[in-house]
Amino acid sequence: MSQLTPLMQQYVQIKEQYKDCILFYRLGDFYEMFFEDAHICSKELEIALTGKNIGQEERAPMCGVPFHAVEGYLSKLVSRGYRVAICEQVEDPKQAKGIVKREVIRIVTPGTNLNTQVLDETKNNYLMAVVHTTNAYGISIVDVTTGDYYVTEVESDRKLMDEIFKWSPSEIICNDTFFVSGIDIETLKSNFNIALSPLEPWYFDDDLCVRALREHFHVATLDGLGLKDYTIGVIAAGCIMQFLQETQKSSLSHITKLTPYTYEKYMLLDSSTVRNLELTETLREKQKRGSLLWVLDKTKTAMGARLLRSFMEQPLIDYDMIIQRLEAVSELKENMISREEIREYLNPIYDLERIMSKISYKSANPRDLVAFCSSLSMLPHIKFLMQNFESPLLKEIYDDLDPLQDLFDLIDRSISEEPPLTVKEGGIIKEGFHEEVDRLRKAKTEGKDWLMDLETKEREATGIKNLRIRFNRVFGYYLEVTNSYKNLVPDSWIRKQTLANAERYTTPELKNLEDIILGAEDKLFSLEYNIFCEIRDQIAAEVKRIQQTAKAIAKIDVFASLALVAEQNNYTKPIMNTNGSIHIKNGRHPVVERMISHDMFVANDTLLDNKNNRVSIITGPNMAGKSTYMRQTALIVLMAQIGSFVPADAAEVSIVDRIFTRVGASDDLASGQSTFMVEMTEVANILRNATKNSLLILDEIGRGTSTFDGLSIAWAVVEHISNCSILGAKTLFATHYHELTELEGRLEGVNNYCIAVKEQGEDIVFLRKIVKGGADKSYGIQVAKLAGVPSSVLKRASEIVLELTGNDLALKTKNLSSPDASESEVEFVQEELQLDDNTILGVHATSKSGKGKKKVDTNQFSLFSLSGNEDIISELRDLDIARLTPIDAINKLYQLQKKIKDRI
Ligand SMILES: Nc1ncnc2c1ncn2[C@@H]1O[C@H](COP(=O)(O)OP(=O)(O)OP(=O)(O)O)[C@@H](O)[C@H]1O
Repeated sequence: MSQLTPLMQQYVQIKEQYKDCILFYRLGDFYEMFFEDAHICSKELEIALTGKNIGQEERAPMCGVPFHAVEGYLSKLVSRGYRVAICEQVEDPKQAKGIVKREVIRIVTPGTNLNTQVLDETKNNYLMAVVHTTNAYGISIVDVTTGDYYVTEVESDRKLMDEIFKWSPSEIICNDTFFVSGIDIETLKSNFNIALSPLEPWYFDDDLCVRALREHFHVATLDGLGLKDYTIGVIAAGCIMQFLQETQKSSLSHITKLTPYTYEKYMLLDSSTVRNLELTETLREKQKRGSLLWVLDKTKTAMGARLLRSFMEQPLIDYDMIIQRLEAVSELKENMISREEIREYLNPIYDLERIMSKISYKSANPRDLVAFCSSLSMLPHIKFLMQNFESPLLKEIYDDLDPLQDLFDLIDRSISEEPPLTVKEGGIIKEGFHEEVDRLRKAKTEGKDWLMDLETKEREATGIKNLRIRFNRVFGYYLEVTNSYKNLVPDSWIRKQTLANAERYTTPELKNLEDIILGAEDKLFSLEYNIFCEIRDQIAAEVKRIQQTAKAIAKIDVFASLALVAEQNNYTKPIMNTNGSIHIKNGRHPVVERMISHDMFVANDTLLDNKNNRVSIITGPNMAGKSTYMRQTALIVLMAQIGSFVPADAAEVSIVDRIFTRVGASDDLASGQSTFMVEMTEVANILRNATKNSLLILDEIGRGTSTFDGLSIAWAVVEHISNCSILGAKTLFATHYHELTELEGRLEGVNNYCIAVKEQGEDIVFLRKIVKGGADKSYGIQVAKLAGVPSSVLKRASEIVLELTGNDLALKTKNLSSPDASESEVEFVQEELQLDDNTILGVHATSKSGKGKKKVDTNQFSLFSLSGNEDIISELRDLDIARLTPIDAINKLYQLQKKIKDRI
């Protein structure tokens, strides 16, 4: 160490304290990185790796970035999961005796990035702390760019995952045992792109955590915050507070409150539901366009956009709160003129929350204050326009909206309208605000007049016609004489610099003027900076008022946006109830209707309740619109619980506690799970966590495995869900297993629906209309034809389907032999049919207690094509199937079917 230069000794000492960070070490106009940090930065930032003489024989690897461009580099490193410690010079190099003092002033981590240029302004940037104990998790979340700070506790891994998905933090700080909890760490890191930072044990020390919170909020106990000392939630919140104090090393005064919440207060949306319903981004492209947020978001401010997103991620379950939101939207929908005027005034408002954080952090520059001030100028207009609103929520917003006139006046009087970019340049303070600033400015301008007088005087005295007084940062003011006039320079002039074609001089008089002008300038700049800092601190002291107003602006923005969307898209106000019934008249899918050409969307009704309409079994060909229909129902319910109007002619919506979806086939290769495994995990989760107040959207359960197993699982799932003493949740269940339509009439509350199609010759036309009853055919081959599958393949498929439909009988028989159906209820019938020039032997199994004689069609029969299978058919004919037990019948039929299949 002693061989190192003093500068490097200082570097090594500081780096020692920040081993887990990349150290950005300020040297003049650069941040420099050394040793291993230099290797990482050169690779990640694609900057040249050089070396620096450090007093030892070998040079140290080094690279650097200019200070004015640091934010971009920082964000790049942080987004890749690195932590960066910013080490600044904390004394004026001119005053320093020896090495300039340096300190780490901030540590930037993914969850504490403040760079508004790289953060998405419509999303919060959350840091989450998770404290794991044997049977529960404490969770706390903070957004340092806005000051939002929350705390809760959950008791299971799945609920923790739901919270993680809901908040989508960019970083999680946690204790060691989190890594041995039931959480799949790899999935968390890779699928959610979250940086995981385990912290040292002291961050979780009960006493330190409680003390950090008490001191920050200036309270003797945490009761006042609605918290109990020493709970795991408090430990999580305290851990965040200590982490911020360690990393931010500056005022956290914009974190003004800690809000406890319980997940039961909101509708719970698990991660697959948020994805499947495409609430904030599309399933495949991960884009906002095509999501519900894309349709609903007409907000004008970043604060509004963030609030709307959080409304969508946390729909309400409290009846009164939903009604209040709906009333606010309704009033703004009716008052179109005021609403649009309000929106005009919202338009130029900057992100008050994030500017406020910069002000608290003392990183706001004069231009931020000007943006802040111009935003404040809109507030009185908005308040004025809101004065006659009557709905309780709008009145509350009106009361909360403080026009902050005093702060507007302060900035308006003091800060120039077009201030310089950096705080160290002059020109920040307006003329007339501060006497001393005006006086120094005058001295500076007068000094410039004196310079001009001196230039004229010397030009006349010497006869140097092109004599000029000029300035540069190194030499200050000088007289410049071109070579052709050099012989006219008086002896008394002192030479400062020789150039190729000119010489530069000074005189005692010029030196004197220079001292006056530069002295005035130095004083002026530092005075202006000090005044600016005072003004910034004065604003920072009003943080609570500003945050309250920012939230009020966000709310009015969201409600005005929802009102506009309701008007533009012809939405209707839902009638909320708690009696369990969801009755939608001519409902539409809010996104699909916007994606297809105008007025082409076919509206459909939905009827679900807790009695006779608990489960709708929906059949229909592929592409008919089953998924669209089911998702639209879920979205309408969700929109209503956000407080939005809904795409329907009329809608009665009973509040649901959760919406669960199992839609489409998706596999989770990252965690090594197959499509079917993912499907079953989701089904298991739904069956375990749904209540009778939940809404379930199940699309093709069981299709990921063999037909028999799939159908059996689907069948059992419907039995489980529809049974009131087990679950009894309202469910839309789309399936290609036509056998499930058998359940109507057998199970209470189960009804069949299908999406109608019309046959036109060999083709089908999708009518998109949901009608009562089960679909009679699956039309798979016709849909394949629509998709352009070659005709030779289609023809062959038609032949095969004929051979294979024998499966149906076995399936049906298996179903009928479920516990509900005793053997005696099963009846087999043999019939001979003529189908497409083929003579077919049909074996039909039915339930005696079913609803009378079934329609004879290809789906109801086990079919055996005669041509080429005469031997098997005669074997079948000899079989007196009606005498066999169902199990023997199945086995026999299986054998025969297998023989036929083997010949295909
Ligand atoms: N009500 C409707 N009005 C107009 N177009 C619709 C309607 N419903 C669905 N569509 C259109 O039909 C397409 C297919 O619908 P959807 O994916 O819901 O069919 P599906 O029956 O679930 O098909 P599959 O069984 O193959 O999954 C949608 O992308 C949409 O463009």
